[in-house]
Amino acid sequence: MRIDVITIFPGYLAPLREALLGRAIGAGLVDLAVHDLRSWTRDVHQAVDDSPYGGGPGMVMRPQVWGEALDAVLALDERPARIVVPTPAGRPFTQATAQAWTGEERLVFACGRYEGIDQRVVDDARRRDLPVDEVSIGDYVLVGGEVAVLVMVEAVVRLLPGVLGNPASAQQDSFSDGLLEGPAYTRPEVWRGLAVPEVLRSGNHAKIARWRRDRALERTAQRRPDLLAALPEDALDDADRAF
Ligand SMILES: Nc1cc(-c2ccc3ccn(Cc4ccccn4)c3c2)[nH]n1
Repeated sequence: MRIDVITIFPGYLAPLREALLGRAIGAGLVDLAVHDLRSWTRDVHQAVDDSPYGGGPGMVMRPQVWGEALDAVLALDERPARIVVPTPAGRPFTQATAQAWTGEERLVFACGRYEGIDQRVVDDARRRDLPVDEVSIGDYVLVGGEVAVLVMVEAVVRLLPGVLGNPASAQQDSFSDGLLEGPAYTRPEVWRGLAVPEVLRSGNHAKIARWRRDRALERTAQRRPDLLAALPEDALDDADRAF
């Protein structure tokens, strides 16, 4: 997978080259290119923003610069790309989104700042039949799209084959079965007077699996009843319902 990020703060994306993601890049599982939007400005001030039509606070990012930047970046590689625009007004980015994007050959992220990017940039891309997703990573407002891109790239890349040492952990993610993950424990057996639940040391794998499922159901009911309500009819078996 090739990933391009266009931003006025390229340094914000440096963490993508660290640790697990850095190793995925080093292993050739992902190609990452970060582009400074100001490379496509033509004025001496390298202006990327202007006042909003209709008035209101803040500034809006100019369409001309973004149009030229996206055209140029898309032209760098012939692989078909999905354009992703982080915005507080976007459709929710979920684990399902991350899973779906693992099938893309290329993702091009457009990081806005100020109050966002002139809507015509997205409209123009869509009318040229380019796939464009306007997505939100949560119901809070950031200062720009870069942090959202860090989140989304990590969520997607970790699902790519060969990235995680143990692929099973991606399969057993929270959300992958629609439930939150339950509590996890490791040595020592007792820490500050707190013991690891007995069942986890029993070696009885059926009992352990049941206990873990019950803790996941319990935690999901307590913290995310919306996820429980959204489960498909056949997702819970009789033992689950008894819980
Ligand atoms: N889930 C999300 C995504 C964002 C996000 C993404 C991109 C941009 C570009 C600019 N801003 C600031 C801003 C502030 C006020 C209204 C609009 N945008 C962004 C915020 N915040 N929360």
